Amino acid sequence: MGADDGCCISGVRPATRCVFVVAATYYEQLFAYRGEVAMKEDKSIVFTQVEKNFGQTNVIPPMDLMINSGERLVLLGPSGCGKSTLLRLIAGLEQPTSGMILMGGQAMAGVDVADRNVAMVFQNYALYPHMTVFDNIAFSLTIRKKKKQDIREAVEYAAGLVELNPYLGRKPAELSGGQRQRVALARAVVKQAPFFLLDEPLSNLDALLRVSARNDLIELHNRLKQTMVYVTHDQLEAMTIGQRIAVMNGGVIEQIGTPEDIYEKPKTRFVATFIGTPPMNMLPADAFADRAMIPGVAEMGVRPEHIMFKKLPEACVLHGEYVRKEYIGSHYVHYLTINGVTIQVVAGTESYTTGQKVDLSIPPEHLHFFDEAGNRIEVSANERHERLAVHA
Ligand SMILES: Nc1ncnc2c1ncn2[C@@H]1O[C@H](COP(=O)(O)OP(=O)(O)OP(=O)(O)O)[C@@H](O)[C@H]1O
Repeated sequence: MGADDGCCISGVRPATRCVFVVAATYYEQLFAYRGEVAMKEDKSIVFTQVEKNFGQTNVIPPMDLMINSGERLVLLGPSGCGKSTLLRLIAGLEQPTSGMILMGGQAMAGVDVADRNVAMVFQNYALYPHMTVFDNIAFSLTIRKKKKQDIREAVEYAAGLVELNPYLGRKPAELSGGQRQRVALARAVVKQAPFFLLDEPLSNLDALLRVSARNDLIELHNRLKQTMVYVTHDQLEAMTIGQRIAVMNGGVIEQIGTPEDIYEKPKTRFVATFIGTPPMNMLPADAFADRAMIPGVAEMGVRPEHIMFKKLPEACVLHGEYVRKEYIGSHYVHYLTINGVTIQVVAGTESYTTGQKVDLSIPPEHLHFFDEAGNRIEVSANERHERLAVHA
């Protein structure tokens, strides 16, 4: 899909912006008064030793995962790490090679996609090419044999929210990428499903629209309380949408936790360096040359905003060589080298020149420690202070 598709929706921003919020009201009006909301109580999704192979290739090694009823969980990871496969397993579009998936307490083995009670928005929209926009949006209601008049009302309302009413008679091939994405959103919104699965649904929207659509999506979820599983490789999207984030790498969930847990206490080197812009700086274990190393520590991590240009008392001290700075509006990103390793420091303006020797301080509590295998090591405040800090 084209990266420029966002431009084709510039004329419909206000309506699209409030789609999720209004959709919630719409849901309440259309279904609640008919007594049809009756969302299932248990909307949890449980993976027990779920494994997925494609032929000889193991894409997801045996995985245990508990997605709580009604939570917003984001699957985050680099391209090819298995996020979409995991989502497709929940949707029933793929079958596990082994293991068991429970949804709402029921085993899903042999349960068809249509019977899983999921609403889906996929990156490639997965629209039915032979159907009109109207029929695509109406599909879930048609197969549930809703009354024709109710279907028409529901479709026209949802289409109105995303300004698709003029296109109801068209086929997907006659729409732009952004318009197709809006059909996919409208189609998910009309479906009253306890499980809401989204695979990079905002990828075709421009940057501004993404932010507001994100907020509206959260608003929608707060009202409807479906179990939402949202796939993205955009960490900012993950941090803002996820109540919990599962960070994936090579088919494995390396860490699952709140955005704060993931940012402040990364369990592995991979998580530490994947989350954060600029990313966490990694320093060799002997970076504080004149101080003792901590046994078992192979690398130390420090976030760019936790390195200070001023000399702090009782801090860890680095001797760097200044390279250059970048202005990014709210602050500067400064580049320095420490024994040949480039680090980034987020700070205000600093008037150093290229090649200048600079002393930097890091409060010991802001250091992260990793072993040879890249796993986090906990080091007590006392030990950090005693071994690494420069004492006055
Ligand atoms: N049907 C398939 N047959 C064979 N291999 C597949 C199939 N579907 C996915 N894969 C492989 O499984 C791995 C995980 O793919 P998946 O689409 O789940 O990753 P992803 O994290 O969602 O990536 P992206 O962010 O690029 O969409 C990839 O190496 C991919 O090539």
